Amino acid sequence: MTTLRFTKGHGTGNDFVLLSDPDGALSLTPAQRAALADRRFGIGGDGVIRAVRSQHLPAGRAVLEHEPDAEWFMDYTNADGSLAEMCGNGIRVFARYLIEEGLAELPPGGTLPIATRAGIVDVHRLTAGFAADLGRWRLDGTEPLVRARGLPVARPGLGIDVGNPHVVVALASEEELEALDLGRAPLLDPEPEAGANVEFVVPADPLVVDGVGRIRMRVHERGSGETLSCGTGAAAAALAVRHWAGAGAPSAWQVTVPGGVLGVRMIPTEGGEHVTLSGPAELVYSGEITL
Ligand SMILES: N[C@@H](CCC[C@H](N)C(=O)O)C(=O)O
Repeated sequence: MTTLRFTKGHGTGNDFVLLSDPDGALSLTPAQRAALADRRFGIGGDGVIRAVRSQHLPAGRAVLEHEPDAEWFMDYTNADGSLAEMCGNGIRVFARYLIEEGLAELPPGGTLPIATRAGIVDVHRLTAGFAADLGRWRLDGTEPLVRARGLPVARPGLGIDVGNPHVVVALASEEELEALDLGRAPLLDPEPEAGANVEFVVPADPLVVDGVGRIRMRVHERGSGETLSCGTGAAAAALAVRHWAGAGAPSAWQVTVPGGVLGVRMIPTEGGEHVTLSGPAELVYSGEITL
């Protein structure tokens, strides 16, 4: 039997079980991770995040070759125990956790590079909350048809990669968004081989206020089901709506999700456009669990 110390945290209601494993000594099976995330028989969470020094994982060592300061690796798994490349809400909560555990220093205004399966992610500490540079994004070239319970007809989605895979679907009204039943995974045709997180979005009226675009979103996450928020999903949703809106659309977006509000910005860089995500990160409680 193994006793683990854990901390529970969330970003806009997207909640995580956080574990500290600096030396990479903890080997958790997907079933054990799913048991930790189980809301009835375990602690409960949309994902499990292990803090491990990058040098102890092959994916972490690959990041260290480009960014020797990325001491910490965010080892993220979904609620069903499956691996995911990135988590936009998770990385802010992870930064807060490293700071509170005394594993990293990040004063307001400072930047902490964190290694992930999607590569390096720079996290900036804001006066309240954090902003993460999710790096280059891309249209993945797919436009699958999406069927979901509560949606009368199939709608076209837009495939977007922001380090992990997303399909964004535009809905006509708030009523349509509310009528969705995301208790079952939406069906995608064709189904992406690696699966996808599916975001349903509705523009606010008016769409743009003071130069900031505004949308509402619900999400069904790969490996976790419907969640109150998805940070990478918010970024993908803002990118999709800007794409559909065409020239002149804003590069700053406010995305309202059931668990709160997230900020998304598109920032031109020499190497191509980056997308950043900002929002809160809270630690709620800590405890011990025996597996
Ligand atoms: N909730 C996360 C995304 C977590 C991973 C996702 N379910 C996947 O499998 O890609 C976020 O805030 O980005």
